[in-house]
Amino acid sequence: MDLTTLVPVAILLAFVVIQVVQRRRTRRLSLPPGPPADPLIGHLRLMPNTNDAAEVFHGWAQTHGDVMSLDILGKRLIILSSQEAATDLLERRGSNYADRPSFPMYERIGWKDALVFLPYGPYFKRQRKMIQSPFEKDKVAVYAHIQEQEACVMLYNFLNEPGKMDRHVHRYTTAMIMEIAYGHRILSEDDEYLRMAEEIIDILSATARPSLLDVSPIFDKLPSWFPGAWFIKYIEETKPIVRQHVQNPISDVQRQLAAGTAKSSFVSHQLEDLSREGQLSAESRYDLGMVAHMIFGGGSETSYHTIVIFLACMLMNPEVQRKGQEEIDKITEGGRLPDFTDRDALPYVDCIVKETMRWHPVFPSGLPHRAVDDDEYRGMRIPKGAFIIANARSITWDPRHFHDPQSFKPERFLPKPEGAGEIFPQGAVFGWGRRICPGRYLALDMVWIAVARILAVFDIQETRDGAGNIIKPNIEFGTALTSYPKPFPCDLRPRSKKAADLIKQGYDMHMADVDI
Ligand code: HEM
Repeated sequence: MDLTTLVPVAILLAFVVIQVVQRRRTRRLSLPPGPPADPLIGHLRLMPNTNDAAEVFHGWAQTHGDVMSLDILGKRLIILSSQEAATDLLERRGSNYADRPSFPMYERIGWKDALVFLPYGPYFKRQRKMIQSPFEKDKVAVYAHIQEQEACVMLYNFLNEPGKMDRHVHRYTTAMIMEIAYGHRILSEDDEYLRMAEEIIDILSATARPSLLDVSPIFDKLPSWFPGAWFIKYIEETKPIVRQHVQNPISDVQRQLAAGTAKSSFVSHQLEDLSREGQLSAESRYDLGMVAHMIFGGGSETSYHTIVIFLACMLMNPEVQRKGQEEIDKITEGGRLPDFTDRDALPYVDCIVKETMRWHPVFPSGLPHRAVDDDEYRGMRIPKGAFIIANARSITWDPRHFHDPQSFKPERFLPKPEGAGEIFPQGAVFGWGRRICPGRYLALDMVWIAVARILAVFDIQETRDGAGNIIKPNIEFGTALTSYPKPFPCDLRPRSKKAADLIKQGYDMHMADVDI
């Protein structure tokens, strides 16, 4: 063997030896600490339900530290409870933690190829590239007019039907996402796309409940009459619905493109690109369907719940509401609605958005990642295949980074000396490393315009009973895939006659181009 062959072979051998030694060493290390476990079933008995998980993990972290480990019937969960640990692993060593665990129920009803559930690999990268580019920071401004328009519709709906606050916010985020993704404008309450969004919410909340499939995939062979096998029938019934929701909007846009009536949208652009490059096939059309469905799946519920959390926060913190309104009034003088061009002049409103997201992240325990390979961290072993949970609740309540963390204080994000100069916990809100939310800039815009416009024209107040007594709202949270406030009484009252006129004018202006 001559020198030119020997050197690369030696390097390769050395690399293999180092890997083997490292792996053996890592295997000898102990796992991160955790609460005492039962034999065989590990921490199964201790596991909190999805509603309480983030807070229970946060409590455990006070005793066991910011890197904990749990064993659920042989599955290893690593809970990261600090910004530092989450950044070290999920960002600095991102390639080892970009994988996802499997979600058996979601996969079986038809979301196996949905980006958010995909394992890390070439197929993931292909889908991720498709969604990432159109929603980059400097590109999302093209959606501003859709957001301003739909915000006007939401304000108008609040004015006309104040008792249906929740529904109007849901319609706002759904309408916006459907127009951005498919160019479809929602104009009526019985719109097919709105119905589709409602069906997806029902599916998400039904499938959030644990099933035997979480224990082992072999249970999907059970007969549907078997006790506890409710999911067999549910999967069978739900699969065709999910398939339709993925495929039908793509067919609609294809038909519109052929007829020359398609509106500019994520899907219309992608279909045109694929056709131009000769890449339009059943496979690429399927992938596009999945990615577009993820814009809806990722963007609608999350933003909807964030805006409802904002309303709850305003109800509980009237002085913050007043400060936000004062800042807006100084810019608009009450004579117009704020728009995106005002954003730089409204730093406190920006902080209200950030504080809403920090105070109650819609994924309080994040979305799990999975370790691709064995790893060593602070002298502890992170085993290959472990589920990695960055507990957003602990990170956003960390008193080392946020003073008085459980209070709602937007000024914490203002630079010193006006504020505390604290840093927005982007990871806890939008995720980490290679799986970070690709829609985060759009999300911040969608929530910002809603917040700015609601504050400009409405007072968010407690309701009163028949005798005129204030009804103190009790804000409770529920969790499906995302966490949301359960319905609470809230009175949205126009701040003045002028404010009500602005709402009507905004609505008329945005409906002027609609052919009915
Ligand atoms: C307030 C609104 C939003 C919040 C709080 C939010 C938060 C998150 C979080 C925490 C993740 C998981 C990241 C991780 O695994 O580390 C995620 C993933 C994702 N989000 Fe968002 N998101 C929002 C809006 C949006 C929007 C508007 C879109 C649409 C463009 C979107 C699309 C997605 C997708 C496709 C994923 C999966 C990414 C992957 O697995 O690689 N999200 N989001």
